[in-house]
Amino acid sequence: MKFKSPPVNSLSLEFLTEFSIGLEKLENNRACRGVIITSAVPKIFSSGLDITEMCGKSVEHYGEFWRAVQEMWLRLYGSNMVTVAAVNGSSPAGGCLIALSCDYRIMAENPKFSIGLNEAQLGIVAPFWFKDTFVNVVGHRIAERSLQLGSLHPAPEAQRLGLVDELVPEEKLMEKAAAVMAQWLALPDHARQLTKTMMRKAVLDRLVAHREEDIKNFITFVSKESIQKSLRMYMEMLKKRKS
Ligand SMILES: CC/C=C\C/C=C\CCC/C=C/CC(=O)SCCNC(=O)CCNC(=O)[C@H](O)C(C)(C)COP(=O)(O)OP(=O)(O)OC[C@H]1O[C@@H](n2cnc3c(N)ncnc32)[C@H](O)[C@@H]1OP(=O)(O)O
Repeated sequence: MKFKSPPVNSLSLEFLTEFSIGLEKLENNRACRGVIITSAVPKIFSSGLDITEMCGKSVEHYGEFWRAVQEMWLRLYGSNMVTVAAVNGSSPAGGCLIALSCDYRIMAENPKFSIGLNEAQLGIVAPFWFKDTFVNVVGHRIAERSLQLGSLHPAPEAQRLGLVDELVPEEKLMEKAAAVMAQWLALPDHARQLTKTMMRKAVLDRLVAHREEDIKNFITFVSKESIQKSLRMYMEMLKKRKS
């Protein structure tokens, strides 16, 4: 799957819905046993959740948007397929969540590309299931420090922390992703799938059990004037940085 929503592959409601439907179709296709996720936008894997979806909208819209974010994660993290992220650009916040939800992460070895859960820098808080996914990849201590500081890690640091599994030159990224996919697909599906479920079930079940409460929390949180102000200021900062 190649993300192609310029300029930055931000995860809008439309993008998330299309991504989830795409994953569902592949999941239901018995001929498809694995998926490599990458980007067709130069230098950007995904800029994370589309901030405009969380600014100045109705309560109904926030609810619909958050349900779509949850749905995407439940499908990807809970997928029976082998999932490999070929991270060919920067990947903050929700973009990082997509990579973390895959079975294996390969990143282009460009120190200008960074990845991490930087929510704290925006004055917002990564939800518990973002945190759980992060902890399952890098461990509690690294996740705690990185989350509190809202760190975006340049590619070499991300590899040192275990946030990505390996770095390769950009031109070799897809070749390497295909080799990793072949290695994982060499195992019998049922054994690999049951093992994956065993490792991920508790974290998936936690969101399923608290899904409606999580939506309510998101709506309450994002509707606060202080949070709206932080998000507006962040968007302004992004635009100013450009000019
Ligand atoms: C108790 C708590 C309970 C509940 C809490 C629940 C929930 C709260 C948590 C919600 C979780 C949120 C997770 C997220 O994903 S938030 C999004 C975080 N993303 C970022 O911080 C990335 C911001 N973008 C960048 O850093 C750069 O754009 C990037 C490095 C990706 C690319 O840089 P480049 O220089 O190539 O492009 P830009 O000129 O910066 O951007 C081009 C245009 O795109 C716009 N843009 C960028 N990112 C976003 C985005 N995420 N959403 C919307 N729009 C985005 C940018 O403004 C530019 O627009 P124009 O100026 O061209 O109009």
